[in-house]
Amino acid sequence: MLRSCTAGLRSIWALRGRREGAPRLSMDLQPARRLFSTEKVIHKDWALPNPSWSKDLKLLFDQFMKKCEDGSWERLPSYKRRSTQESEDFKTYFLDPKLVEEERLSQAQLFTRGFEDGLGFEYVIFKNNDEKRTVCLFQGGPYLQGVPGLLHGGAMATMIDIALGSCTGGAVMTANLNINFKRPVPLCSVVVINSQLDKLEGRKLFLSCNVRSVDEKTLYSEATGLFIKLDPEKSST
Ligand SMILES: CCCCCCCCCCCCCC(=O)SCCNC(=O)CCNC(=O)[C@H](O)C(C)(C)COP(=O)(O)OP(=O)(O)OC[C@H]1O[C@@H](n2cnc3c(N)ncnc32)[C@H](O)[C@@H]1OP(=O)(O)O
Repeated sequence: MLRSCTAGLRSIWALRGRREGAPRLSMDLQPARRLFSTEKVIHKDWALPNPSWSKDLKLLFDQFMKKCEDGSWERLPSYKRRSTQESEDFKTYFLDPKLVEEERLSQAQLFTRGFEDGLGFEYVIFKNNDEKRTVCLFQGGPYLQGVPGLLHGGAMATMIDIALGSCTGGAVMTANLNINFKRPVPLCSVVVINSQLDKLEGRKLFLSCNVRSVDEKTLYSEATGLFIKLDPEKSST
């Protein structure tokens, strides 16, 4: 597996920055062009196939895209930055200007989307609104290694948090995340995270998920999460 990962890493390096339509940033670009390129990267939807996606990931993606045709499922787009509206919504809860300088905030990016193609978190989430559940297809790249050849548990926890969060809506925060890691996840493999909203109790959303291999034979993790809808009357800081 390590050997195949090394080969994967080599081909990933060969593909660096070649996500279809992705601008290449280099130091010799003129400032105006650099700014334009950066804008394109920020507004790009990253939950779409790129050359680093394995056959398994592409196949599952195509299957779920078919399910989207009758409107029962939808693919959730994913950006490096939250929309201006979403950011404004969250800002109302974090009013203290000393907390994060505005300038720093303008550089902020969703950290799962901060890696080059194939090296970090490659994922797409599909949502079934009627059934209050989502399916996240996730391929963890070589920069997410923990124990040699295996995905870091923190990387898995991050994806579980995002997958559970995708079953919620509006301004929520993770209050509790409980994960049972049952089997280690091979680096560069594809896993499927099935998440659902189990119960809504006032501002509390109780969610659960499982993480399985593509053939569904291996159960890697099970998790539950408590998310809290933020109270507009309270500042969280
Ligand atoms: C397109 C979209 C796709 C999705 C992708 C998204 C991408 C981004 C994804 C990024 C994802 C990033 C995600 C992240 O990284 S979120 C970052 C990690 N999370 C935090 O930093 C949260 C820190 N905590 C807080 O801010 C507050 O504690 C919150 C806001 C959570 C609640 O403070 P608030 O003052 O508002 O509420 P309350 O204290 O009155 O409590 C209310 C009720 O809740 C119950 N309670 C509270 N805590 C717990 C607990 N631990 N276990 C059990 N119960 C708990 C409490 O008993 C009470 O119950 P009841 O008495 O009413 O019965």
